[in-house]
Amino acid sequence: MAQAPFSRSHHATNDLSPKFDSNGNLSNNLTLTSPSHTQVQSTQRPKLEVQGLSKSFAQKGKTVVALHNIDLYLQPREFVCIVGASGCGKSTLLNIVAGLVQPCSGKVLVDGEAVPGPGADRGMVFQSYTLYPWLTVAGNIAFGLKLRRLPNAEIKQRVSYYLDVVGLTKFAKAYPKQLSGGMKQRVAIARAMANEPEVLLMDEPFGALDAQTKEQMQKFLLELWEQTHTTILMITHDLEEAVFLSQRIYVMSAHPGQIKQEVHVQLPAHRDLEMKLDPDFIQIKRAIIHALHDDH
Ligand SMILES: Nc1ncnc2c1ncn2[C@@H]1O[C@H](COP(=O)(O)OP(=O)(O)OP(=O)(O)O)[C@@H](O)[C@H]1O
Repeated sequence: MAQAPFSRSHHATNDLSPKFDSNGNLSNNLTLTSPSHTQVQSTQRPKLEVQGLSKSFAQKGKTVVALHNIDLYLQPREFVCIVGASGCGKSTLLNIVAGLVQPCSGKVLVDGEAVPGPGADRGMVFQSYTLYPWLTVAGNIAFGLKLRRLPNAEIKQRVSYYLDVVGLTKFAKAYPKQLSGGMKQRVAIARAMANEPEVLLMDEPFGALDAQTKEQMQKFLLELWEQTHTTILMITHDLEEAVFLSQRIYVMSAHPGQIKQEVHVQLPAHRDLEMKLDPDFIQIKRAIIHALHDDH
């Protein structure tokens, strides 16, 4: 993969291995914490913070509380996943962080500053392919950069760099309809990353892909994250995907949508697909399943 000309400073990751007691239960090394403990515990300023976020919708004359008093944070360069049952408010939460939906109360901060709406500091990748069909791959990646009126030379340099990063240089002049699902998502990721966001927000980015392509994309995303030092907040239904990719996982409960538990995934920082078969990996996945099924 190419060296990032725009990459940010690297922050070391915690690569402690999980420890289990004699019954196979997680001991304190894989920390499961209740919402009251989700405040920032480090002296480092978080890259992203969500404070006291609540959101209700009017539905058929009734009020549906989609999110209630959500607090979360991401440290710089952290990869964090949010999991939870369908309808628990994951997409609403991500859309509020992206500035696409206004909360009823609470705020979103990037580098300590409250953000009032959408901004180039938060890049978004959706599950459905949101590429512009009339633009080439290169044109799609350049789109946001042109909107921001970046100098042409810089646009060219970034497009070329991110085409290389996602391994699609040969497809620069292809149109979305000529690409596979995985390739389309790589373009969507390149397009979001070309803006050099402070945080990359991903809503089920691999949800529409077949199992094999999905695994390739997980590996690709992990390599990309290792190379570019991007801070990533991702929603997924796939618990294995969450454990494989992230350093922390927020488990949400529904009605109303709340953060129920925070799981620190203390697996080695550098991971390969084989790790999914590792007993430690499976144990962490099991802990999340229990957290999801425990309604109390
Ligand atoms: N624009 C809207 N108007 C009314 N209700 C909404 C709106 N958006 C979301 N909701 C409601 O808010 C709740 C949370 O929805 P949301 O889509 O955020 O959940 P989710 O966890 O992302 O679900 P899924 O995993 O199925 O995508 C649901 O009850 C949903 O019906």
